[in-house]
Formats: sequence, structure tokens, C-alpha cells
Amino acid sequence: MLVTGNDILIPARAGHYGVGSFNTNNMEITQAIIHTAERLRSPVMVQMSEGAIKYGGQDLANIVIDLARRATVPVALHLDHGSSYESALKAIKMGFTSVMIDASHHGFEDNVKETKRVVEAAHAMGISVESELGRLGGIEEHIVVDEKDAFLTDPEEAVQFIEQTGTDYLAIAIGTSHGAFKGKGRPYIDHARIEKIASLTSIPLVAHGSSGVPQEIVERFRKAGGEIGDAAGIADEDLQRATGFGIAKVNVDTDLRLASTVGIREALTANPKEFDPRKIFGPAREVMSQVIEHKMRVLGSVGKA
Ligand SMILES: O=C(COP(=O)(O)O)N(O)CCCCO
Ligand code: NA
Ligand SMILES: [Zn+2]
Repeated sequence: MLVTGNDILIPARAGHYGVGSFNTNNMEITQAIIHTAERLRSPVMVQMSEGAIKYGGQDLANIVIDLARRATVPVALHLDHGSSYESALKAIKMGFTSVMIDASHHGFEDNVKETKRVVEAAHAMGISVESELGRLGGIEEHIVVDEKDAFLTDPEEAVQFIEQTGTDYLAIAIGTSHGAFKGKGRPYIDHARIEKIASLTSIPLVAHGSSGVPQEIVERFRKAGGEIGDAAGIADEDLQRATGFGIAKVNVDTDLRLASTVGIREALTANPKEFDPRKIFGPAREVMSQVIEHKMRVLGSVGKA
């Protein structure tokens, strides 16, 4: 069933488990996400960035909304990294049931102002809101935040921010970053900071940049002709510790990008004569489903629906 982000994340925070929020850009990714959630009886969030909305528009949103409505587990459609009030409202008009306003590149006051505006409008329409305080390292779609400007979230500021904005869930900067290169070897996750913020707050917390970049997938990617440097993602045990404290929404995009590309490359290299799209995109869906299953088991959301 199609529900709001709160319907999924409030139980997750209370139950100390995480729910995957997976980015989609087409039908096969959407099917892999929602069918795997149904098979494992897991709640799930499907998210579209502004780039995905540019790429697939209402057509893609409608695919997600229809699969979500017919799903036998709770599914929310979430706007990832909404960059403005207008973008958030447009998404709600498109049928999104959860929206992020990411004003984390502003100073505290302006972030509060912009977030508050979206919260008021979204709540008037029964839609829940994610906002962000602190800055991730890595590449945020519309912003390059280099390491020295990456500010981890201050726990006291988080309390003030939540009180002043009414945000339903909060993305915090705890050491993760977007993309396949999250740091040499095992990226540093500030568990003490997560624990502190979780102890001072009661709303669901969000971890961006939570792809694990599984080495097995990276090897298959290279073997099938892909080129990638020394890629690293967040360790499963770091994610499990984080969800134990209060991280309830866990963003994953890179793992699906790698998995779908592995499926496609392996299909094309194994059968150079193949040109039936179902034989090329079908394997992508299969590899993505395996990666999604692993993530749901790590997060502890299996059987929670
Ligand atoms: O936090 C994430 C995903 O993080 P990851 O790159 O670890 O999958 N997102 O918000 C997805 C969009 C970022 C650009 O791809
Ligand atoms: Na988001
Ligand atoms: Zn993100």
C-alpha cells in the first residue's frame, strides 16, 4: 500500500531497525525494489532525485505509485534532495508521499526558514518531510562539498533545528558521503555522534551515502568490462550499529547503479549476439534484487511489514 514516510519511519525508529530508501530511474529498478520488499515482507521507500524526475517525469512516478498502491507491504514515494520549496510542492502534486527539502548548504537560520516553509505546506497536505543539517562529504548532486567543508551534525543544533522546523525526519552528517568512493578502505562513521543525537531526539534519523559498495559486485563490474578505482562503501556492521541507535531511513543509490550495470554488462559480454532488451535488462533486475535483499537483511527490516 502507498503510505507516507512517517507511516514507515516512526515504527522503524521505535523498533530500532532501518528501512532502505532506494533510488529509482526506471521500471526494472522500481520492480526490483518493491517486489523484493514484498517477498521479504519489508517496508520500503522508493526515492526519486530531481535528476530522476527530469529523466522519467510523471511516467516514472506513476509506475512507482501504481506498484506501491498494489504492493502488499507499505511503500512511500520520496523526493530525494529536493532543492527548493517549488520542487517539493511539485513532487507532492505528482503524487509523492514524502519529500526532502535539502537546504543544508545554507547557514542554520536560512536552513530553518526554508525547511519550515516546506513543512507547513507539506503537512497541510498530509505529506511528511525530510530535511538535512550538516554537510556530507562527497558529491551531493547539485553541490560538490569537499572534505574540509564537510561539517558533521552538531547534536545540540539538531535539537534546535527539529524544534524550530517541525521536520518529520532529519538527515544527519555522520561520516558517510555519496558515491562509490567513501574513503580509503572502511569509511569513518562517527557512532558516538549518532548515539548522542539519537539520545537527544525522538524523530527518525536519516543516513545518506549508505551504499555498501560490495566488493563482489565491484569485481564483477570490472570482470565484465567496467572501469572503477578503489571503491569503498559503508560497512554492514557500521550500518547495523547506526540503526540500533536511531537511524531509520537509509539511502541507497550507488549499489543499485553498480548492480544494474553488472547485470547488463554480463548479459552483453556473455551473449554478443543478444539484442532482446528483456534478456539485457532482466539480468539487471535480478542482480539489483540480490543487492536489495542483502541490504534489507543488514537493516533488519525483513518481516517488519
Ligand atoms: O544518499 C544517497 C545515496 O548514497 P549512495 O551513493 O551511498 O548510494 N542519495 O541521496 C541518492 C542520491 C545521491 C546521488 O546519487
Ligand atoms: Na532523501
Ligand atoms: Zn543523499
